[in-house]
Amino acid sequence: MAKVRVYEYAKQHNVSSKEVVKQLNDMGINVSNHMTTITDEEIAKLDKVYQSNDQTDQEEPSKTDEKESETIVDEPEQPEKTNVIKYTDGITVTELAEKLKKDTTDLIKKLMFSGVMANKNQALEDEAVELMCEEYGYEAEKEIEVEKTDLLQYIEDDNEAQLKERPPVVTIMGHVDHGKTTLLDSIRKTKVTDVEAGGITQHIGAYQIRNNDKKISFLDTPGHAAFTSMRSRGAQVTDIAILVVAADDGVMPQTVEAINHAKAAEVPIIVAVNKMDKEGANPDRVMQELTEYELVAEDWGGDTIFVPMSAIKGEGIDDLLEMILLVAEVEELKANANRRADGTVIEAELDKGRGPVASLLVQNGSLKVGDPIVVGHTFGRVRAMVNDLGKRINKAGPSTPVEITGLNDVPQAGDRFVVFEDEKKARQIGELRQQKQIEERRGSQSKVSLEDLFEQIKQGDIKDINLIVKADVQGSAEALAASLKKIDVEGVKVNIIHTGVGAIKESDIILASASNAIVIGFNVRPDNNAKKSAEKENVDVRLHRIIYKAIEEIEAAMQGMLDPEYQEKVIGQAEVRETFKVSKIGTIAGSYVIEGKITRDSGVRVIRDGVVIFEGEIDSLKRYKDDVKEVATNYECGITLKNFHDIKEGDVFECFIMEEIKR
Ligand SMILES: Nc1nc2c(ncn2[C@@H]2O[C@H](COP(=O)(O)OP(=O)(O)OP(=O)(O)O)[C@@H](O)[C@H]2O)c(=O)[nH]1
Repeated sequence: MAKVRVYEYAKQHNVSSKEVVKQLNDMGINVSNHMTTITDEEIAKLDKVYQSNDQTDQEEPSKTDEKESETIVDEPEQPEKTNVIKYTDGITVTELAEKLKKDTTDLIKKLMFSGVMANKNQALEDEAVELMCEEYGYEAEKEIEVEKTDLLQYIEDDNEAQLKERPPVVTIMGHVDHGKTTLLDSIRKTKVTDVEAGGITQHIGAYQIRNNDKKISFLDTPGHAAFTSMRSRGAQVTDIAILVVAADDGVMPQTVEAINHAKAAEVPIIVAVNKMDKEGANPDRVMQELTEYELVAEDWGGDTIFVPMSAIKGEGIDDLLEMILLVAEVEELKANANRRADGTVIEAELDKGRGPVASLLVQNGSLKVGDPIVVGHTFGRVRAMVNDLGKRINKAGPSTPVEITGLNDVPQAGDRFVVFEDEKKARQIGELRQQKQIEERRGSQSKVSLEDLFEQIKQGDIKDINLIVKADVQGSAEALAASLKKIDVEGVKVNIIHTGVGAIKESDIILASASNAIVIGFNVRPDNNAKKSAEKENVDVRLHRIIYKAIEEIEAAMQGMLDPEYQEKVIGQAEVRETFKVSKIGTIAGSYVIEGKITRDSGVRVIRDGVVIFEGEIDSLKRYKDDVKEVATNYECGITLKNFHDIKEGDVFECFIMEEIKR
């Protein structure tokens, strides 16, 4: 006769598996769980205990159940995957009955026996689900519902009627030394202290001022890198960007970067023409130069506001503030102060005494002390709250920066936060998000890459392709950008969101990550930080030496015809430490392998200050006097190149091979 498992016996006799296991163990029969098979002899012993139950038991196992048990019984004992019932939070009685292939009424009855009164639409607690699964011989396994971990769905809906004007949030950007910090300090000094006399300004990453009864919030970290790194985390905090341009210096590379970062985020720009007090100040030149970037002054027929000023002397600040409020009015910035708060982390740190401390910008609703809150992948209750003057407050409305304590861990700048109605829910979501973060760190995020571009276009996921072009000289960058813009495959447009000269920098990668862009380097290389960041952020960086190849590659990728066969692989880098001129041989580069290895048959590029100045082949590779095939990391060697002798100390040799791609 076929063997029977504990759960089958338990079911036939309408008792729980747990009880049968206990009973058997009490009888000195060693069984571990509900899946253990029991012998006829053991069944006979059990029958003595449960016989009476049988007589009152009206429930007969159905035909299909019998069949099921027959198929299982012949197999050796093992925890069967098919016996696992997966469920998610909030599963109802009906849903569980379906999974168990049982009648809902049977399940309700069973629940009642176990002391759980539930109707068919009622959500079950984890314990009840586990108990019922066990009763029917299954193992319950709770799954995390991915959609449930998305914080944005818990933001309270806005009631149109309750929307009221809110203060604008402003970021100050511009080239190095054009006066961003001076401007921030100057605004704070003139506006904060005269309103809140006696307050000690705290650095909490942002501050708020009052100008003729209207408030404005300023983010304290100037520069576009911080701005975009927040955006790359999905946070849009800034409503208005102030572009500071020194009147004596004009438009500089980082001015252009700042413009592109602001434009990519679709944030309106106000130009502050600073250092007007200086002798060489030439505001007309600034205006002229900015027309190239579609920032045309109103006097010149455009709609960009230019404010001449001197941050150091405090001149023009009132005008600037007035203009900010004007733009804010046009933008119709609104929020509802009468609902649960949501917003973004500006900065966060672990304080020795106070635990995790986070500066938050409330973007909508009002944040109150005691609120249960999920912040990024952390959660807690707002224990104490201070404003930018270090004053304790109990409530903070829209666009207000505050510093809070009470979180279980330190969140990251750019993380979103949402207030929940009850603490239990906040904890649950917070924990789910923590788990999800761990899982996500294992897998990689999906960013656009040339390899899957065609797929994404086909599926309609992509309508525009965003590119960032960096090149060795301005002319190449412009030429390449212009040609790339002309590519049009099936109506998919190429957007050049930024072009620049010089090595690919971390800020380029951050911009690419935030805008889902691909970076194209023409005769330039990413520096080390950029490399690391590209790897971390999964940004596709394509390096080229020939313009038409770069264009061809993008075009081919858009058509799904990217040549898949060979791919270049960098195998190592050597730094030139010394050079020797030898009349017949040319220049020998006394080098040190700083990464990977150098092989004699690899291709080589000479990189000087992040720019590729030569690409060719290695002529000879020597250790002392001997020719060698390869040299490993941390070893010195002598290298000569074919047809290139203009080698200088500090040059980097990048060695590469062509590798077949296995698909
Ligand atoms: N004459 C004059 N000098 C100014 C003015 N604004 C700033 N400066 C000076 O310019 C220099 C740079 O100013 P910062 O405010 O540090 O410039 P920044 O843009 O914040 O510079 P980074 O933080 O390096 O990006 C300082 O020496 C300031 O004193 C101004 O309106 N007039």
